[in-house]
Amino acid sequence: MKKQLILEDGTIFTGEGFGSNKDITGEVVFTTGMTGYQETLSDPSFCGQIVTFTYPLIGNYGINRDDFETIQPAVKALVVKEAADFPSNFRSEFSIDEYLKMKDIPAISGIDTRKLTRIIRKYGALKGAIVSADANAEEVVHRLQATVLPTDQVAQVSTKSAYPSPGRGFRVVLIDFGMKHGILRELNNRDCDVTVVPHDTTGEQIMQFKPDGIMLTNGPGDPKDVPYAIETVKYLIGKVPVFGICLGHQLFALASGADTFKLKFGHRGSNHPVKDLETGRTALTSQNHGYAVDEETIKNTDLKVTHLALNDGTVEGLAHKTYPAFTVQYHPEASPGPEDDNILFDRFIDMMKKNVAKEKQNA
Ligand SMILES: NC(=O)CC[C@H](N)C(=O)O
Repeated sequence: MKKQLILEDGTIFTGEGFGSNKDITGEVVFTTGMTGYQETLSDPSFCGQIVTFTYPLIGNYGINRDDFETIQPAVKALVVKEAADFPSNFRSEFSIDEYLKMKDIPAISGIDTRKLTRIIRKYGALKGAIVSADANAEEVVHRLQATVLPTDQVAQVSTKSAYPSPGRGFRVVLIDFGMKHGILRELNNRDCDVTVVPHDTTGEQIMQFKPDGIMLTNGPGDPKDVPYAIETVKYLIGKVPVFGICLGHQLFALASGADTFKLKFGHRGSNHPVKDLETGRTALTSQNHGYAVDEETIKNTDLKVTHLALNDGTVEGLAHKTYPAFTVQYHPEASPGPEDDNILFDRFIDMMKKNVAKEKQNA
């Protein structure tokens, strides 16, 4: 069935609809990962976004039961050059079309994704809509220009109530702002006894779990849309070791008095080079973010910059100068993408080990 992808600047693409047939509106972004579309489409940080894949063939190894980053994908829609109708892989259970129909997520194929990506790179992420072929494009453009995109995405994707993910090691409270399961998996692999709590859990409630460490997860939207979470992080810094990823990193920066800003078109893909300023080593990393920490504003805080993006020089990692707390803008849990910096989870375990030993000594 013919469909249109319409951008707020008036650009119209026509293509073939697949997945759900419904009309949607969202923020159009692009990701450059060559594989890992299943992890990408199930990453809750894409909540509210229309994701364009720059890799030209999507769906060729199907959808399997192992690679989900969440059970209920929150992505608004997918845009591809070509969708594979007949996946071929021993793990495949559904075609991408079947899966998107099941989850009521629309998609459009046959799009010149190179042209679309160039528009986004030039003008920045844009609002867009996928509508039927007979929709009045002019009306859609006017509607898009007047649309204010929602700001409550974290509440949409976070868990509604706390739950345990047991282990026999360190007790970690993980604040779920829209967690990719890869983060929980890495902690459980290291035998952590994890309690996953909702995004609006207060610092006092978290400390009642007597955690050895706090994990701040990734999540969708602007970090300034969750001011209560910034307060929670502020309360926790210095009380217990903290490790933050992506949105968690941005909240850590805001809680410490630094600022964040919106990047023009974001970093989304699985081969973003990041330099560790302490070791001088460069890692290839998986990334998905539209905001970044403003480096200038770090100067007035108790934080130091530990990592930088080599593509555009933006901040990719922070550490507290006094307390055991560090964060990264990229995804050390990968999924999809390289596992070069998986070692950061071991650093967090080490941090908790040292802190527990210190507290025992002081007791
Ligand atoms: N993956 C994330 O946590 C992204 C953080 C934030 N939503 C951003 O786009 O920058």
